[in-house]
Formats: sequence, structure tokens, C-alpha cells
Amino acid sequence: MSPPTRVNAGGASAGGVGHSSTSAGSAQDLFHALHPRRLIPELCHLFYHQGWFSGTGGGVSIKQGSNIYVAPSGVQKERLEHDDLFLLKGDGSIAQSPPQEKNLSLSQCTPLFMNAYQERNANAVIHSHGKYIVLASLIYTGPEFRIKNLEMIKGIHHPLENRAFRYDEEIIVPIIENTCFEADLKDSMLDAMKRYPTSNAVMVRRHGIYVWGKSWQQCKAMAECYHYLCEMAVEMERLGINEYTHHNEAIVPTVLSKPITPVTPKAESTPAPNSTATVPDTPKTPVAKDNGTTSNGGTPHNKPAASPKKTPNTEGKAKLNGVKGGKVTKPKNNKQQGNKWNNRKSPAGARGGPGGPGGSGGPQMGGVPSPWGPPIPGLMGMGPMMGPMGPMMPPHPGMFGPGGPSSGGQNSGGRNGRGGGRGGGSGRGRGSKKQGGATTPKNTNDKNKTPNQRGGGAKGRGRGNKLGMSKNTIMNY
Ligand SMILES: CSC[C@@H](O)[C@@H](O)C(=O)COP(=O)(O)O
Ligand SMILES: [Zn+2]
Repeated sequence: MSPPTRVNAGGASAGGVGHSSTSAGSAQDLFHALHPRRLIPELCHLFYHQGWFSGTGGGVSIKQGSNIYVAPSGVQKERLEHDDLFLLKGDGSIAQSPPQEKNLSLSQCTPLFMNAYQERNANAVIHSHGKYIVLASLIYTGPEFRIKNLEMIKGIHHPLENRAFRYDEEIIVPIIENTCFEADLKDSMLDAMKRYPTSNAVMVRRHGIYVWGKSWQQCKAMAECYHYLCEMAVEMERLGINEYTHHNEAIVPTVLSKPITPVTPKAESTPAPNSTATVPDTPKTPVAKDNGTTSNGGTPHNKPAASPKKTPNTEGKAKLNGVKGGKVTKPKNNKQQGNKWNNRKSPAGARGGPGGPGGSGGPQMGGVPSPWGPPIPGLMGMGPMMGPMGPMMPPHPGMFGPGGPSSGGQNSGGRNGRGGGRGGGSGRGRGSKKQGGATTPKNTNDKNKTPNQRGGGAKGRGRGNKLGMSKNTIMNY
């Protein structure tokens, strides 16, 4: 890896292939502030400081007219200079390379950027390694990230209906499995783009996200919204209120008048205090298998072949939350109500062993408002969010003349098969849940339990999960 060549302040630039020799200051001045050669370094700098682009990972590409600008590979993206960028034609071939002496090669993300340009007619693409994106891809173990009933959903553009999503509309982003080499994501990303025509993004499990837009402004705004939504999903998971990842767990909307007292395994069918909840039956049939793969039979997102017929949200309210009239009720059909796409197995021995006494556990979920209330009238579509891309000047004549031979080229490397694998699940241990492992008999095989039955309740809210996250984990955001 070689960092981008720094142009000495006030000194002469390196010139080189396809470039006129210019001073650093004048070269910058020759571009409009919104020219991709200035925007991309600026945005990379910004996204680096947002934690999206660290360690050379991530990238931005912008298309202006038929010119596509892409950063080099393996460089510190936050330090890019205008002449570090490659200029591509609409077909992805290199029209102009950075100065040869910089010894830069084209970003590995280029084939993925080209997907967005060619399949979606995008004009900008952002590839982020944001931590919450990656964490969300781990807690949503199936082929989709889903969320609804959050205000920031309105920052996502509906590409088919040319409007903003409503806050109560479900956002669905496909998740594809990672590969050892970025370029090898091209086909599965393209496939996901075709199957999810209402999505402006594809998440890559254990890796990050690609977001595209009609303009760089729209793309940036939506990338921010997707990061926000993934962060919310992760935080809701921690709180136990993520309806998509906590299908089987009752959300208790009222504060209990007294803490849960420890119960013995014998008290398996004893309702929790101050509620009508009962411990769900031990399932006699295995729960749905972890199917955290990309395959959903090529079915469009709105008709997932392997998913529940209704949206999780609907099911959550009707069956799964076990809340009726402010009281907790026994979840119906709990044995098989797991979110079939998001059931996580506790790795053998890793978590969720014998339940043991529940202990007083952590605080009840009481007081935490249910995040999915009824739709609020009057909050309907707000129209297109973003204005058209601002005016951009074409490259200054003479500044970037016909490029010489490309010094770059893609380093896609060989194929070594898939590197991502399935999202490893954290087991569960929530003393705060009524159905938590408090009453789970010892030495019971966890595999046959629904998620909320796994795990020792004695841990309270301390998840101690495989990700090593705790409530107090500080994210660099
Ligand atoms: C930390 S390396 C990350 C890369 O492999 C890749 O995922 C990435 O996002 C950037 O690729 P690059 O070729 O440097 O533009
Ligand atoms: Zn990447």
C-alpha cells in the first residue's frame, strides 16, 4: 500500500500522465467546489472522521456527465488529492489515471460502483465500513435488514415512486455475504439490486454497505440515514426492543411494581409477578433453522419465499409481543414463531447454557415505549427530499487532457471462495425477560429452544455476547 502522493503546499505538483504541470494551489482553484476532484477528497475526509472509512477502507465515486471519478486502492482515503483520482468512461474503462509516479491502482470497489451506475443510473456511490452497519448485518442474520417506524426513514428516497419513504413504511435493504475480494461481490450485489428495486443500498455482511443516489447529495444523505437506522437497530437489539430480532420475546410495556424474584426451575409454569405472562412451553419441535444465507429463492423482497407471510411488524403486534391491553400474555404459538430469517443459534458452549435461577436480573423492559405504535395520520409522504445535483463545471480544458496509458488496473486477485460466512449469533441471557432463562431447566439443549428461552436469566441485561459488546461499548461515532 502506498499513501497518496502529497503535493507540497505551494510547490509544484508532480504532473505526470495526462496532467499539465500545475502548482497545487492553482490546480485546486481550477475546479469548481463541487467538482468531483474536489468533492471526493472532501467527502472522504468527512467520512473518515465519521468512522466510515478507516484503515483505507471505504470509498466514494461520483459521476459527472459521462465521467466517473474513482479513488485509488489501498490508500488513506482521508488524504486524497485531486489528482489521485481515476477517471473512467461510462463502460468502466479507464480514461485517465493519476500521475504514474504515484503508482496508484484503481479501487477494488470499482466493479461495485459500476453496478450502481449501470444498473440504477446512479450519479454517486458511497461504500462505508461503518461499525453499526456491520453490527446490524450480524444481528440480522438473514438476507435482509428491515426497519420501520423511525423518523429518519423519511430521508430514504423511494427510487420507483420518486418520493421519500414515509416514516411508517418498512425499509428493506438486502444483505449479501462477504467475499475475500471486494470485486467478487459484483455478481451478488447486482443480483440483490435486481431483486430489491426499492432499495438504494446493499449491505455486505461483516463488511459494510454500498449506497447510491441520483446525486452525491442524495447519496450522502441516504448513507447517513442508513447508518442511523442501523445504529438504531443495534441499540434496539441491546434494549430487547428490536421487533425483527426479538420476535419471540414479549415486550413488557408497563413497569412492574416489584422486581422479579428468583424462581426455581420447578416454577416453570408460574406466571411472572404482576402480569399474566407465563413461561412458554418448551418447544417440542425444533425452531426454524438458521438460514443466514443470501438465498431467498430469488424472490423480490416484498414476496420473500422464506419469510413469514406477514411483515414481522404485523406479527409482532398480533402474536409475538404477547402484550394485550397493557398486560403481558403468553405468546401464542411461541414454539415456531421465530423470525425465520433472523433466528440465531447460540454456538455450542458459547452462550445460553443451563438457565439457572433467573435472579432479579436487569431492569424490566417496563417503561420502554414500544417503538411500533400505530401509524400516525398526517405524516404522509413529504415529497422528494433532495434537490438536483448542483452545477458542476467540466474539467478545466487542458487540466486533464487525454490520459496516457493507464497505470492502474483492477487488482481483483484470485477467487478464494467466500470469506464471510454466516452471522454468528449471540446467545441470549436476559434476566429482565419474563421468559428469560430463569426457568430453563438445566442441561437442556439450547438448540431446541426459541431464542427467548435460551440463555441464563441470571445474567440480567449483561449480554456478554460473542461480539464482546456491552451496553457501555463506545462506538467511534
Ligand atoms: C481495510 S481494506 C478494505 C478493502 O478491502 C475494501 O473493502 C475497501 O472498502 C476499499 O478498497 P480500496 O481498493 O482500497 O478502495
Ligand atoms: Zn470495503
